[in-house]
Amino acid sequence: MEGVDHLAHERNKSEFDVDAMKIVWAGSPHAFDVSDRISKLVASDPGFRKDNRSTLSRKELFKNTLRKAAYAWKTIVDLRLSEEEAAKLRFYVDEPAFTDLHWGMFIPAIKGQGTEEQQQKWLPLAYKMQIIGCYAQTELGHGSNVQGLETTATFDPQTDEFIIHSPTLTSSKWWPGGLGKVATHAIAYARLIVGGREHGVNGFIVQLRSLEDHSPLLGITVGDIGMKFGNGAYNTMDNGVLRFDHVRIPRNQMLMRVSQVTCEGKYKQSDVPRQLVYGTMVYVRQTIVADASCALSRAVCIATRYSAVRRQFGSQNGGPETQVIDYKTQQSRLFPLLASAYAFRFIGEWLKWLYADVTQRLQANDFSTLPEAHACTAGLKSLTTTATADGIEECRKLCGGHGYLCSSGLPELFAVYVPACTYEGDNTVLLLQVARFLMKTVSQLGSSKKPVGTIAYMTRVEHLMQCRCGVQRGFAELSVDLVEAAVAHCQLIVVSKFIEKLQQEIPGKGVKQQLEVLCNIYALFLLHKHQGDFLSTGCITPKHAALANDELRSLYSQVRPNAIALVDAFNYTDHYLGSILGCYDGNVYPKLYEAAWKDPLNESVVPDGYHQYIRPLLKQEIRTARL
Ligand SMILES: CCCCCCCCCCCCCCCCCCCCC/C=C/C(=O)SCCNC(=O)CCNC(=O)[C@H](O)C(C)(C)COP(=O)(O)OP(=O)(O)OC[C@H]1O[C@@H](n2cnc3c(N)ncnc32)[C@H](O)[C@@H]1OP(=O)(O)O
Ligand SMILES: Cc1cc2nc3c(=O)[nH]c(=O)nc-3n(C[C@H](O)[C@H](O)[C@H](O)COP(=O)(O)OP(=O)(O)OC[C@H]3O[C@@H](n4cnc5c(N)ncnc54)[C@H](O)[C@@H]3O)c2cc1C
Repeated sequence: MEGVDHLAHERNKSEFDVDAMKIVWAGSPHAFDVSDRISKLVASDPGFRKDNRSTLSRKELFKNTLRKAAYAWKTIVDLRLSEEEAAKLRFYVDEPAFTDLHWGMFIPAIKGQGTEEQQQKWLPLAYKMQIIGCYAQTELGHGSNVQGLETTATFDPQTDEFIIHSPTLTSSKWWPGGLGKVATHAIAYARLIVGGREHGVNGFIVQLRSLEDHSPLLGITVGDIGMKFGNGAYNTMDNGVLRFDHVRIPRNQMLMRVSQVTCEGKYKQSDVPRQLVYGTMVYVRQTIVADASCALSRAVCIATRYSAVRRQFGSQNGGPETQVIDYKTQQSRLFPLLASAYAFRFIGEWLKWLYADVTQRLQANDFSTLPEAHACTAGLKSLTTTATADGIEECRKLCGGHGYLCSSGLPELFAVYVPACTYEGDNTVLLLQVARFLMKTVSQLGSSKKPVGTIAYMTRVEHLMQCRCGVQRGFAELSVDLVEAAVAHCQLIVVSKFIEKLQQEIPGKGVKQQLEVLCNIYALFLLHKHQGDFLSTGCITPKHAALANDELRSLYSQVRPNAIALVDAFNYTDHYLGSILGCYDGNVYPKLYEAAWKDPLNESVVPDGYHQYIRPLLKQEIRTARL
């Protein structure tokens, strides 16, 4: 029945203060207040409804996204929301849109790679959304290999301009979000050519469309690249294709914090690492780690609540069947994902600190932690997105057949989330960057340069020094093993930062104890999953492995009575979850049944096409094959 909490019996089992855990999950009382307030604002505003997305055509879907983005922006302006509140609004609006790339990449690129003068000119226009930007780096022929990009930017000293050109089909910009139909400007990455000499890939601000009638400017060919994975999903985003035909831009539209070109045509490289040109990607990678905990926690919330509602088998003397959450197999699949959601939350908090710290150091021209920041953002982006994409799919399977319904919210969540394993850097390519960083560290063992920070533990691998000459053997030849080592390195960071989190003051009855259980589940599940490696390297004995497995089972039993409360702590509204299986009151079956009849296919009892195709079949009016 409506209004009845079908999960009340589960909530009454909780052994900790859920409200205190909500604060831990949000990060602070202030962050919880903002998040709670904005999530309810979005959930209560029909302008942000999203339950009809799967029934819209691509053009209807996209127009609806434009409407929502404009409505969100109006809400932000009318309510005078802060940037923190606006970011939360965008999060709870929960729809990939051009604004993500405008705010998440175009503006950060100007802030990170533009000079003070360029920032003063372009940022006010961007903040007021008087221009809409995108980040145009990837091309049809190159994405991972940035140094392989083919778009050219040739300096013309006669006119003090750059000529931006797409020399080949494969140099067409391909994938940039917001580019296809909306962006008026792009940060376009191109090979800088001055006086016939190449100077690597740099960023250029290029206007694409008229600010009067939105038509593409002279020399610009631009459009959408077409439908993507899933029906609704990421098709709310206009990922685009863009070609330049000798487009001229003023010299001062090359982002010049890293490199400069003077009006005399002299190329200068600042005394900052060239890799700062990649800075925007590093920024987004650290936001993606925080996003991973959000996406995974959402799927886990749905699967946990439904696992407590669903009963199957085990009825004794006509009594109720067994809740599937009580099956050890269900717990062994679900609870490590619950632990991962919390682990990724805390590693996301730490990575945000690391990124802020490296940014502050860069302002003082201290580049000492840039390599570690690159390795951590690349590796943790790879690890958390792979685990989250796999975890969302596992949550769908944990919900049985009903997990495959759009009304479960899981298919759409998966379809929207999975490109995170590719964008902002293919996950394997990024792990190879971590492997390169680890190998460079090994090569420096024994020198005066001592490993610190997240690689400090490597001083304890002195034995690698003896075989150092061995590890010089082809990096490519060893890349599969090196990628595994990179994952292990990142997992060590995740576990270490979870443990560090538990050493902080954590208020609330039973809260720290619950987090300790989740931390131990995360670590022991890894040990169980990779026990072959631990055993073959002599890190543990078979007895240790058996003890670990026993402890893991015990920990699952400790989590069981608190599972619903642990997902309640995410404080997600039913609107944001978008899932009948995950609804707060657990009143699943009536809602599933009601939702079915709302499908457009049920608008008529007799389906379109019956008279044309089915009736002739049934009436044998079509000659039947000899069966
Ligand atoms: C609704 C309305 C609301 C409106 C209001 C809202 C208000 C606020 C809202 C805020 C919203 C924010 C939302 C944010 C959401 C964002 C969503 C994002 C969606 C996804 C979009 C996707 C974008 C993209 O995909 S962009 C393109 C990404 N592409 C890549 O990642 C390419 C990957 N490849 C590379 O990075 C390079 O090619 C690389 C590193 C693989 C190789 O580079 P290389 O130049 O060849 O270098 P290499 O020789 O390997 O190494 C040399 C040297 O350099 C070091 N190195 C490499 N990279 C870096 C780096 N990045 N930083 C530092 N150092 C680096 C490397 O380690 C080597 O060092 P040494 O070994 O010491 O020599
Ligand atoms: C939804 C979505 C949104 C995007 N938004 C943007 C955007 O806004 N702006 C933008 O510029 N780009 C964007 N991209 C593009 C994205 O950044 C690239 O697709 C991504 O960087 C991967 O590059 P690629 O497509 O060239 O993959 P490839 O590198 O071609 O990968 C193909 C395969 O080759 C493997 N591989 C490649 N190099 C190596 C190597 N050295 N060693 C071993 N294996 C290797 C990869 O692991 C992968 O398995 C977006 C992509 C998607 C899917």
